[in-house]
Amino acid sequence: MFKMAIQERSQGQIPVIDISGTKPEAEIAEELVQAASTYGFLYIKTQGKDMPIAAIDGMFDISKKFFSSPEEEKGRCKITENNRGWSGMHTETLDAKNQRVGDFKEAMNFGEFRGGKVQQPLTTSLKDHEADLSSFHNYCHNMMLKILKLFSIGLKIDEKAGGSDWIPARHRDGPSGCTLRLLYYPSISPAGDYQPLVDIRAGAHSDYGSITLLFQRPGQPGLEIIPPSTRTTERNFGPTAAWTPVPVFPPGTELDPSPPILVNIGDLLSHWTNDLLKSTVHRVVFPKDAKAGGEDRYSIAYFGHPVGETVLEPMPSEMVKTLAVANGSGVHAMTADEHLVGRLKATYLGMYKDDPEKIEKFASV
Ligand SMILES: O=C(O)CCC(=O)C(=O)O
Ligand SMILES: [Fe+2]
Repeated sequence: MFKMAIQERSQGQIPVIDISGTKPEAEIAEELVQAASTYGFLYIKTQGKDMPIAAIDGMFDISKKFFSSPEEEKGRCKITENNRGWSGMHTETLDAKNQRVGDFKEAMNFGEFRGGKVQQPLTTSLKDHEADLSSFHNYCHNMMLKILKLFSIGLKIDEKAGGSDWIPARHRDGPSGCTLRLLYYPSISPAGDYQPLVDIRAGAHSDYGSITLLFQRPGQPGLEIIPPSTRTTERNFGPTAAWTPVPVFPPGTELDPSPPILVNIGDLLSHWTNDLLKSTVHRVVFPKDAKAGGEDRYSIAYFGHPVGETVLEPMPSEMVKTLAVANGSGVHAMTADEHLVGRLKATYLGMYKDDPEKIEKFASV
């Protein structure tokens, strides 16, 4: 009885996987595929090896400084049709079907860096930190490649076709939709416009790309997922879905110096693997009984995408091919850019409703 309770609990927990090299690669790769095909989410522990903790902390300091600057200043780098820049409160609507108002958040998206230089307008405060932003972008990009290598190993991609480099090779060298995003979810101010029955910090959605890395802060929870095992065919993302909180420090990591990094699978990689790896629906909510004076939440996401021109041809993996036969479909040949544009259109529909043609330009540039 006691044993069963433990087993049930551990079945419901998103696994924490150490990729710092303490175990053989093949074993870690298998754990990653197992977690991604069961939950679509996993925590990564790197013991500060792949990314210094100071770099993460520094990024959150830059984020705080940026979001606290005057609206007028942030407005100088407002988001444009290339998906780069600042979006203010209620601008983005991640769950357009169910939300009456846009997300209760602000965000700042950074696209490509060339030679350490960002290819978009920045505020003066961000310009001062361009080198830090660029190096953080690099850390994230390299961590993404490392994880994608492990997925290639775990999916047993044919050695003759490229083996462990098959997925990373399609994410290297070339313009892509890869985006570093700072997120700020304000606490509720007494004078603010918070409406408990309509407001949500980030509406239910799945991510669009290959994998997302997500950095959270101690004491600032709010992320929830619908575990794929509870997914219904009618895709119920509403309040009655099996929403499950994703803690900042999962059990066993409470004493770690920094929260583990969350990794989740996006729609593109799920599609590319015939739904073997799950793209899990998630959202960000206010803490229960939220009232004025609660905690702000800051998070940082790195959305990994393949190079835009990559054709999403079937993956040379028996594990993936078997599923194509099983569900009779298989991946459709489209490019990574075509896939991304379709998804961005839906999210920013409100913003560009007066100029639908602009949405066509949403893509990696
Ligand atoms: O802030 C978070 O925890 C999640 C953000 C997110 O899901 C997104 O921006 O896609
Ligand atoms: Fe997301």
